[in-house]
Amino acid sequence: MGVIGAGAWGTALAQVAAANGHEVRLWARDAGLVAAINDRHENAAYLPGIPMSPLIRATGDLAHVAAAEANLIVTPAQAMRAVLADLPQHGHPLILCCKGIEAGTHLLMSEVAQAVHPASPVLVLSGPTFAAEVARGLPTAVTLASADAATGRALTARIAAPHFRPYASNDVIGAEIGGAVKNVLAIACGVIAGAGLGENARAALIARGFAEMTRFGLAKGARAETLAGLSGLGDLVLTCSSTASRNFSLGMGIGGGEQAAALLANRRTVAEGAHTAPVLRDAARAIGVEMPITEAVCRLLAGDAVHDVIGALLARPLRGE
Ligand SMILES: NC(=O)C1=CN([C@@H]2O[C@H](COP(=O)(O)OP(=O)(O)OC[C@H]3O[C@@H](n4cnc5c(N)ncnc54)[C@H](O)[C@@H]3O)[C@@H](O)[C@H]2O)C=CC1
Ligand SMILES: O=C(CO)COP(=O)(O)O
Repeated sequence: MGVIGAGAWGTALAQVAAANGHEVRLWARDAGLVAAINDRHENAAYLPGIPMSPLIRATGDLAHVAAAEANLIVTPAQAMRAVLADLPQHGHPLILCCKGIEAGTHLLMSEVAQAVHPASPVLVLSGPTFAAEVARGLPTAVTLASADAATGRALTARIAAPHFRPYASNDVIGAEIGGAVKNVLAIACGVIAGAGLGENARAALIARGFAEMTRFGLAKGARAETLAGLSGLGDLVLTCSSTASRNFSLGMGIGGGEQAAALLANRRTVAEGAHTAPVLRDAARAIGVEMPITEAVCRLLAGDAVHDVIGALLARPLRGE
């Protein structure tokens, strides 16, 4: 198995893939990180304090991962196209684990991957999975979506570990839309927490956010039950409930009165919702889907005052649920 991207989530997934005794190749862009992982069996930059399996070998050469039976793709979403373009064509499955929508094209990650590697089956792995918990061996479950049932079954069996339980699905679009949209909603929930607006407001936002995710997902061809499953509602609840989420934490900072631009400039790790929000807003407008919470997050990211944005959201015309 190969893993492309050695941030927190790529490193945690390499641990999962090594859990049943197989060798794993982990590609990182940064040569210093490759050497550090191979020397110390720890990714001190992105997942400090967690010993990595000796079955994991880091590499800086994409040709070394291309031959693997399958590759987990775990780069930031906006970097995925460029990295896949450098990956030699091999026809083996690509399992997409990044959560986002491509800026400029509005393409989902599966559409980008299929365009760059037309001979590879493209799957999506998504669900409630804070990397540090998964890497420490704490239990969770994910959706593994594949258009081809046989490929999905084989990879579900390959990835499953006692603490990591993949559920097979054939709804690739549904699985990826849940993960992309929940990051934007998590920023909004963080703003509610940071501004001290209370637990009722947070729960209301999760429910109305889920309605928003469902409207967009259905319009894009997702199935409602996928959106209500691990990769949609499951991940939404996780990410909207914890400061362990980078998106939620970003929102908390904004809600507490800090400027989004300053918060983003000071981060080393990715807060995907900040990149996804304007793309999602434009993609939704283009197909006539109303997404008021996403619109509000975009205003907050652009620097509008929290009080004004929340006020405008609450002043929307009353309507049926
Ligand atoms: N951390 C988590 O708990 C989870 C993250 N994800 C998703 O996985 C994806 C990756 O997230 P993390 O591993 O957490 O990110 P991270 O912030 O921990 O690390 C990002 C990694 O990508 C590399 N990188 C940055 N720009 C790049 C570029 N232009 N080309 C190639 N590599 C580049 C960095 O060097 C670093 O190794 C995101 O889409 C995220 O939403 C999904 C589930 C859980
Ligand atoms: O996707 C995640 C958990 O499933 C991680 O969320 P954050 O990117 O907000 O930390």
